[in-house]
Amino acid sequence: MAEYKSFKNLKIDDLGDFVFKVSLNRPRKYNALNLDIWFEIGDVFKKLDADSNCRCIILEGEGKHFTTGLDLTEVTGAHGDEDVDHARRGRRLFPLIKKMQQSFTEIENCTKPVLVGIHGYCLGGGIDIITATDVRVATKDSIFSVKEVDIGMAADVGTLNRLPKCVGNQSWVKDISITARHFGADEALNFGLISRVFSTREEMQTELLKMAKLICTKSPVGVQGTKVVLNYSRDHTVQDSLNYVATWNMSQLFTEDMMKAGMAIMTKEPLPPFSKL
Ligand SMILES: CC/C=C\C=C\CC(=O)SCCNC(=O)CCNC(=O)[C@H](O)C(C)(C)COP(=O)(O)OP(=O)(O)OC[C@H]1O[C@@H](n2cnc3c(N)ncnc32)[C@H](O)[C@@H]1OP(=O)(O)O
Repeated sequence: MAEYKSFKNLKIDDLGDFVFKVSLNRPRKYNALNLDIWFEIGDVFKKLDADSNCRCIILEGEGKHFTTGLDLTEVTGAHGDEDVDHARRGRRLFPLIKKMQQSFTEIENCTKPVLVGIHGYCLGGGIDIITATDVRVATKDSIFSVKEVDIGMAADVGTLNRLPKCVGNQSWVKDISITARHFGADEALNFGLISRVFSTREEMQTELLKMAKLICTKSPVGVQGTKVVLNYSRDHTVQDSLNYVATWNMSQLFTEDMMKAGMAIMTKEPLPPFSKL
């Protein structure tokens, strides 16, 4: 755990049984995303991906809200660089945007399933984050907004790229992205952005932990392979993804996990523990 103590804006908890919790931890600022927390998010998901003691991650926000998005105090007056023309300014901005994108892409690239529990506000950058996760649930008081238009920009760190793949209704995607209007948990559920709504945060936390623990009892070869292949399928043709899974399973079939799991089913015994991966 020592390696997780260095994060200043994130709280990392080892909840046991291979479950880790990552909490955005700037509650007094409603978990507004300054650049420090932004890059810590990328770092922690890279670390957890490599950590064989972790098989599933719960992501939450400390305090009253999940996050109110980009820390606006960091952008006010940030056009800076007045000494150079817009071409030169742009060349400096490009790598920053790419780095910010990459940080949330680490959530998607992490082979361990990431379950996000949303409560209160989930604005702007918050939608960038949650669309990179695997399972999204929320409390009934949650308020969502693809807020970027309201601050005069097109969302550029994932929402416009991933949201259309998370939900089936492209009219709704454009509605919420262009109007930046607030919408609640019931609407998010209705259109498939989230998969469950809970009355209270406590209930949500209990259920997320239960789901995470269930996932962690399963073969990590099976679980992580499933995430990797589903992510690949989302971005490729059926034929390409059939080839991909065949190639993936050339090295991932007939493992000790498969033998143990198959034996447990045949003998109607509980699943045995699986080796670390
Ligand atoms: C390259 C670009 C990449 C990414 C871009 C992402 C774009 C976005 O994320 S767009 C979304 C930006 N966020 C917002 O527009 C929300 C701003 N906040 C608010 O409108 C309000 O805080 C509120 C969410 C409506 C809540 O209002 P209220 O309940 O009255 O609380 P406050 O007193 O306003 O807030 C408490 C405290 O938190 C600070 N804070 C909240 N959100 C932010 C934020 N996004 N950035 C910076 N600071 C924030 C607020 O200033 C207060 O701090 P104090 O020190 O107590 O004053």
